[in-house]
Amino acid sequence: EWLEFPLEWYSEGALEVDDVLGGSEASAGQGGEAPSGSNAQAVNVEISEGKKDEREGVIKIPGKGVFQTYIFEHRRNVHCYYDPDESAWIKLPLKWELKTDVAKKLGTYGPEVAAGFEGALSREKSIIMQNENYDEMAAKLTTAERKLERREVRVKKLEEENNYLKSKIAEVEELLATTKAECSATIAQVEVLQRERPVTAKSRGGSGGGGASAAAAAAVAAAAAAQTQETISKDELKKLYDGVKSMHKVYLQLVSETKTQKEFTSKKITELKESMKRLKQCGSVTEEQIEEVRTLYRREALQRKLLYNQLQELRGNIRVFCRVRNETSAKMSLATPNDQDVVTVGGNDKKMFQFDRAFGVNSTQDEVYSVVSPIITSCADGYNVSIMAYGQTGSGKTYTMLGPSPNPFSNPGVNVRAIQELFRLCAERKDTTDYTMHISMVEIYNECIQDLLRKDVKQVDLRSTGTKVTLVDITEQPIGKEKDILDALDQGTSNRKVAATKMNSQSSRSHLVLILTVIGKDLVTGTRTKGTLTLCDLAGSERVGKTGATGEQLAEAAFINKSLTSLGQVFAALRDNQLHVPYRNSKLTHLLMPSLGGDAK
Ligand SMILES: Nc1ncnc2c1ncn2[C@@H]1O[C@H](COP(=O)(O)OP(=O)(O)OP(=O)(O)O)[C@@H](O)[C@H]1O
Repeated sequence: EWLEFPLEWYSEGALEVDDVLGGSEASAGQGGEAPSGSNAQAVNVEISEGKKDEREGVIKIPGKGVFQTYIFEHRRNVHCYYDPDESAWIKLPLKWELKTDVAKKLGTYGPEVAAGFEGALSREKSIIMQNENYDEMAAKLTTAERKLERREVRVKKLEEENNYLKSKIAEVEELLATTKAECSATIAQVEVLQRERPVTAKSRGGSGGGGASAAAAAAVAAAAAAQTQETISKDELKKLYDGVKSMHKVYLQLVSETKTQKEFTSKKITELKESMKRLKQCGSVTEEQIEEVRTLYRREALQRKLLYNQLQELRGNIRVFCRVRNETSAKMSLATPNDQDVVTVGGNDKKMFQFDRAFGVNSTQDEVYSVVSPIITSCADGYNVSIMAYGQTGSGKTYTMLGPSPNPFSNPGVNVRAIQELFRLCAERKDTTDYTMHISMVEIYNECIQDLLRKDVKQVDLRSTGTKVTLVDITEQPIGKEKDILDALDQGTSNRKVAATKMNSQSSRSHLVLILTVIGKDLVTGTRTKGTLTLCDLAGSERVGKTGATGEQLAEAAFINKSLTSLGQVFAALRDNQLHVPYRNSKLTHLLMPSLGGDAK
């Protein structure tokens, strides 16, 4: 356990680091020697003069003395020193740590890990990353988020209160305005009456003597106000006067109430503003914490990808499986004694071939797919993956890749299942990654590449720059749901048939290549990945001599042979780690180049 560095020590003066490092003061320091007490033993560190390693340092704290420091192994660069007064190890602040050479060196660890993935991390971030542990960060983040939630609720409440008060003020102001208007009308009325009173009194004095009473005058005035030419009684005038007086009282009361309400509201607004300010500060702290967790997440995500890739590489970047076709009419010439070996039993000599996995005649589409499914994850992770079916005409390549004829989707093969798996993965990762997918479909016939997703099947050129190979103007159909794949496969297959008829050939005399591009955008880090899944149903591999083909068929067979031989040469070169891999010997291998070499699967 370490104690945190007390903040008040900062105010006692700057920490002197460089001056005392390695200086004589270190040994003469007041608290310099690491104690042999239980604390020191607990962390199993010996610090003594003469035995310096790069994890040792010296710190001079004004007012405290000179101390030796040490960086502990199990927390890569937490600098600590033993304070005899506290009888404890004190963790030095990160700002100080960053000044030391060893911390600078350790600080480069993060960028190394992240190199080529997310740009360089700042040294400070990287050090924080190494000091903090993921769970602690997550707990901190949760606490900060809860705080933020509570503050948001409080702000909402204050806003509601504020709105209520505003409406109250509006009501009171309206009432005030009405009362004011009524008061002014009444006052005007009274003034009119008072102006007319002497005239009325005079006229009454003329007829009934000079001692006219005030009550009579008021009555006359009231009568005049009523514009009925009738006289107004003193009582009525008094009533009127009292009414005005009480109204004035109400008016004053309302004014004071409004004033109180206004004061209350402005106090609440100030409170609200302060809350908002605090919330903003709290928001920036949370942002920082989120950024730290994001950094950790990046590292975790990268590590997961690297580990998964390592696992796939350990299983083999190139894997070969054999499926023996279920054929009852012909004499069986192949047997699968176990799940790795295939024995040819036709003819006189038996031969045994070994594969990564061999499937017997009763194998299902699902079983076959299960061995290739793990590499689909690699494609979603941004690697290039290719799956191809190779074999003689009629050996079951199309059945395995697409499905049974004429209704392949009744028991779909590797193609559809692989794309479905990609959809599943994308849906599973939707909270962290946004995926988009495109599909292209081409066939290679007599060394010409045809775009099968265009209405007017068109020949396309292959262009390569460095290790990048592109098909110029190829149709790329976006796919977002299962129906899109079926539609694209349907369109491509029927176009292939039409093209084959035009060329007076058979569709199985060409290589069918399905290219699925998967682009992923990490929603947390913004990192983009691009993986391709290439699915090939190769043309039949029979030898020209055996088929007895002539003329155009011979030329066709020669092209197929050439490309399949090139494919064999490429695999041989990759297996032997040769410097030169002859990708450009055929259109097929050239097109597949990004999906065969490097870290492709
Ligand atoms: N494992 C299997 N189970 C049942 N039927 C199969 C199996 N494999 C192939 N078939 C059937 O055998 C026939 C030939 O298979 P498919 O067309 O797949 O061979 P292919 O190797 O693609 O031939 P091509 O080179 O001519 O395209 C088809 O009718 C197919 O449905």
